[in-house]
Amino acid sequence: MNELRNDCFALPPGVNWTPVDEALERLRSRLHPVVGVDRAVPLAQLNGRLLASDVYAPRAHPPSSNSAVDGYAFAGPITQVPCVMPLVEGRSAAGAPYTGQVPEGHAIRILTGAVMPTGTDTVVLEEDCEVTDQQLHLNGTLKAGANCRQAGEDIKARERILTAASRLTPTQIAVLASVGVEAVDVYQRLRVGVLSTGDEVKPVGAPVTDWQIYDANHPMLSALVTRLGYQVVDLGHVRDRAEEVQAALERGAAQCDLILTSGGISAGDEDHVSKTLQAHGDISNWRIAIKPGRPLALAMFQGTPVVGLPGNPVAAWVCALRFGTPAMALLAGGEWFEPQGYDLPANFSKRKKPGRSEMLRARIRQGQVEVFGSEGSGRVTGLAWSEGLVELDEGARQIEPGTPVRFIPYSSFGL
Ligand SMILES: Nc1nc2c(c(=O)[nH]1)N[C@H]1C(S)=C(S)[C@@H](COP(=O)(O)OP(=O)(O)OC[C@H]3O[C@@H](n4cnc5c(N)ncnc54)[C@H](O)[C@@H]3O)O[C@H]1N2
Ligand code: MOO
Repeated sequence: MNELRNDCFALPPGVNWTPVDEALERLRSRLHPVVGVDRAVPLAQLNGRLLASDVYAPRAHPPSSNSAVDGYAFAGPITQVPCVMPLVEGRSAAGAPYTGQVPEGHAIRILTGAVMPTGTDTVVLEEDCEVTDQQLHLNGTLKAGANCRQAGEDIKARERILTAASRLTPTQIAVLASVGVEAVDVYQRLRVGVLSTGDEVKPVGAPVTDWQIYDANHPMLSALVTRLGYQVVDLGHVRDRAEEVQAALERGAAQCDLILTSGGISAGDEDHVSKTLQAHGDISNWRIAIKPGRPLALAMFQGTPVVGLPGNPVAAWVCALRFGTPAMALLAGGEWFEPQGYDLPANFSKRKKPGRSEMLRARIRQGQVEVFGSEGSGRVTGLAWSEGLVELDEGARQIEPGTPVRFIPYSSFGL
C-alpha cells in the first residue's frame, strides 16, 4: 500500500473556517487504504470484515430448478379446468430427487425444495387440488412455471456476487455460503490507537480528587472502534506534558494505522497534543464550521495519521462519527460514506446562528424528532439518551415544532 504524504492534511493558504462538506471532501481526497490483505479467510471469521476483492459465484443458486411448495408437479400451463391427470408412482423430495421422466399429461408428488423431475415445470399447491385414486384434480388455471424456482434465478454461475470494499454482513455471508464460497480475501483490520490526554483526566479505577474527572472518552472511542470492526490499540492516558504526549504518539505511530486522541488540541497553554504535533509532526488545525467540535486537529506523526478530537465527550463523539468513521472506513479498505439521514418533523423549537452547522443529540418518538434538553458539550447523559444526531446545516436559523429536520441514526455511521 502507498504511504500517506506528510502534508496530506494541510489546508490551502488563507483557509481557516471550513464548512463541514468541504472538510469531509478534503479528508476523502487525501486518504486511501493503508492496510494489507489477509488471504483466504474462512466464512466463520468474516463478520464485519472488509472485502479486498470482488467475489464471483462458483456455481448457480439455486443449482437446479426446484419446487417452492409441497404439491404436485407437471408440465404447465393449465388453461382449461376442470383438469384431471394421472399421478406417476414415486415422488421428488428435497435431498431425494425423482430420477425418472414424467410423461406428458402426468403429474407427480413433490415436496418443497425438491428438484423438478424431467418433464415438469409447474407445481400446484396441495391445498389447491384433490387426489383420488391416483388421479390429480385441478379446478384452477396455472401459468407455466408457477411455484417453481428456476435454476440460477437468484445467482448465475460466474456472476459477481459481492464487490471489493463491502463490509461483510451476516446476510452477505449467507450469499457466500449459498454458492459454496469457503473463504475470501479481506483487508487486515485497521489498527486504531486510542489516547486520552489531560492532567485532570484519570482512568476509571484510579484514585481521584474533586478536581479530577474520570476518562469517559477512552472507553467510548475504544467501543466505537471495536463496534466498527477495527482493532483497538490502547495507548492509555497521558498528562499534559510534551514528553509524555510525544512518547505516546511514538508508541502509536509504531503500532497503529491511525491514532485517535482526545483533549489538548485547542490553543490553550496546556494543549500539548497540538503543540507536540506541531513540533514533531505535520499538523493542520481545522477550524470546522460545526458545533460541537470546532477544533479538530488532523496531523501526520511519523507516517501515521492522527485525528485530534476535542476533549469534551460530546464533541469527541460527534467528530469521531462525522469525520472519523468515513476516514477510518477509507483507510481500512472500505468505501467513504456520507451517513444517510431522513427528514422528519421536529418536536422542538430552536434558534440558531447561521454560519455553522450544528449536530444535536436526538431520537425519534411518535414519528417526530426530539433533541436532548441541554446542548452542553460535557453532558454525557445526552449521549447515552440519544439514538442518532440531528444535523442542522450552516444556513438554518429557526426551527419550530413541525419544521422538517435531518435525523441521522447511529446505524448510518456503521454502528
Ligand atoms: N479560547 C478558546 N477556548 C476554547 C475553545 C475556543 O475555540 N477558544 N473551544 C472550546 C471547545 S468548543 C472545546 S470542545 C474545547 C476543546 O479543547 P481541547 O480539545 O483542548 O480539550 P480540553 O481542554 O483538553 O478538554 C475539554 C473538556 O473536556 C474534558 N475532557 C477532556 N478529556 C476528557 C476525557 N477523556 N473524558 C472526559 N472528559 C474529558 C476536559 O476536562 C474539559 O472539560 O476547548 C474549548 N475552549
Ligand atoms: O467542541 Mo466544543 O465541545 O464545540 O463545545
